[in-house]
Amino acid sequence: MYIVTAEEMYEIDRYAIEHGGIDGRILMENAGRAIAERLIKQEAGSQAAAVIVGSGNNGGDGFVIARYLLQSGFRVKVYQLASNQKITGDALYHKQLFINQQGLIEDNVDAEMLQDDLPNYHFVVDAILGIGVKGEIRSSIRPFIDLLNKSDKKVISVDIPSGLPANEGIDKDIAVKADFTYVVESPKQSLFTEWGAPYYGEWEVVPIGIPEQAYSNHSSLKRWGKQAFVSTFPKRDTYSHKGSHGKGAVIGGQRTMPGSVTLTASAALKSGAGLLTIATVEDNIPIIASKCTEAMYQVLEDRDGVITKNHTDLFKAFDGLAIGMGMGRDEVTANFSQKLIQALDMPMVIDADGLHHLKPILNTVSERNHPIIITPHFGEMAMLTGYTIDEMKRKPFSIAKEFADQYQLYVVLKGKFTIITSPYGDQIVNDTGNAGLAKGGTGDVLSGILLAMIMQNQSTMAALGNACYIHGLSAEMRVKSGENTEIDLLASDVIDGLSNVFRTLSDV
Ligand SMILES: NC(=O)C1=CN([C@@H]2O[C@H](COP(=O)(O)OP(=O)(O)OC[C@H]3O[C@@H](n4cnc5c(N)ncnc54)[C@H](O)[C@@H]3O)[C@@H](O)[C@H]2O)[C@@H](O)CC1
Ligand SMILES: [K+]
Repeated sequence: MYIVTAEEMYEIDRYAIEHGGIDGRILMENAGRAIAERLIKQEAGSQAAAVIVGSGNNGGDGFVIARYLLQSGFRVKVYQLASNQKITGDALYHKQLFINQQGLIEDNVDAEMLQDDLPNYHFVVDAILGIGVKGEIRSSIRPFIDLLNKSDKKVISVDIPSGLPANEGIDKDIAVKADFTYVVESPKQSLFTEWGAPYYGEWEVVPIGIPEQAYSNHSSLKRWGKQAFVSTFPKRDTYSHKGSHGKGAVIGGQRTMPGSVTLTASAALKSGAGLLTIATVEDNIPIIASKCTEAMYQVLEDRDGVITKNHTDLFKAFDGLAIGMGMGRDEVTANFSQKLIQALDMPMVIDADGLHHLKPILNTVSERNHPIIITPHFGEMAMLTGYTIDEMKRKPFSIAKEFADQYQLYVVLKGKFTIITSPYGDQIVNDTGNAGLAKGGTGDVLSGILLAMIMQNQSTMAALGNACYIHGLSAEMRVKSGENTEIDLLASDVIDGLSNVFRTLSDV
């Protein structure tokens, strides 16, 4: 499923109209009808609805919805915030159809009047502003947004909660806090940002008949989901052997942090890696071996438990590496991982302390045959890029894209919405997961799953999308099944949950 900016949505609409020959009025009809059909089911117990419309095409969708609600027996009134002259084009066409069916419209509404009327309705449809909103919300509109946010009526927004920008990087002004949003055709970027998502409430995308080819060249951002996993995750060949599924190494774990590499290695094995070696300090090995019996070991030299060095040649024969978990930031350790990263051109996942080691040598890693995948959370990404965390949160998509392009890396920017970016500008969002994942160790688990996935036979973007998808899904399923709550979910539970995830996904 594609995710779009406002500009991309307009281009896609234009393409469908110009090349597909679809009339804009039909797209509006499709949008309004699809939303009304769902609303009629969703609000089956109610009898009365207020539809609040602005002067643009979002309001036009509102007129279509009002007509279908009226036809199916709802008591409906449209509250038109603008004067009659302001309603033009496709919206005017659909306004007229509503009038032809004896639909009631109150024009030039003032907020006090609407406030007095609201108790008469069971729910409110918000079609005031869509993706055409620009700049500060005008004073004529603000009181209505305020009113909806203060009222106890259920508010259902059309396309986007009115007032909320579609794109990242725009300062949010006042916006409707919807209970439910019917997103028209494609989710907009703000739905997958921490600042925007809470305004949408629950949401569903309604298709309006735009052909798939309208999206090519007009959107490079996709939401990863079950369908994407099922169509890209390779089936295990009956005649395969352990060498067919990747021989990986996890490099890290100074003496005070044996748990991190254990989690990464266990997660990699549980996600299908064929052979797994843990390279860590000697003292850690008995501790780790008691938890992860399937791994092999490579001793890293240490001084008082701090990793000092090893021969990079020892890691030449692997198919993929995960570096940095629990590794520590001592200068001598950093020198070792920098040497390793520079000497070996093979797929590698760099996480945690490894990201700090990587920073000074970023300029040296862009010319490679095999991908480097970095997995920062917002704080680590701020450290790498020099942006503040607030700036990162404001425009995570473009900052990740800029960084991936500059250093020719794959970036897995971890958060409530994990944004995966390729050096070529493609992006994927993963939104599986829950608050239980906000805990130490879950990042180590993700690195292990990523390592396993990049050693299977699938494209790098699919591997990264699939890894993030199952990591979050495991957390969700552990909580849904009652095995854990979001409070007691541990990183190791996420690993245990992978069996159920694979079983469920292979049944699809
Ligand atoms: N072909 C299309 O483009 C389709 C568009 N659709 C709907 O149309 C919407 C986009 O329509 P429009 O481009 O007409 O834009 P909108 O309806 O989102 O908004 C435009 C109106 O909002 C006003 N406005 C803009 N910024 C404002 C601000 N800061 N304060 C107060 N008022 C402001 C403008 O004066 C204009 O009247 C979508 O969100 C979707 O709901 C759907 O009908 C499907 C097809
Ligand atoms: K809206």
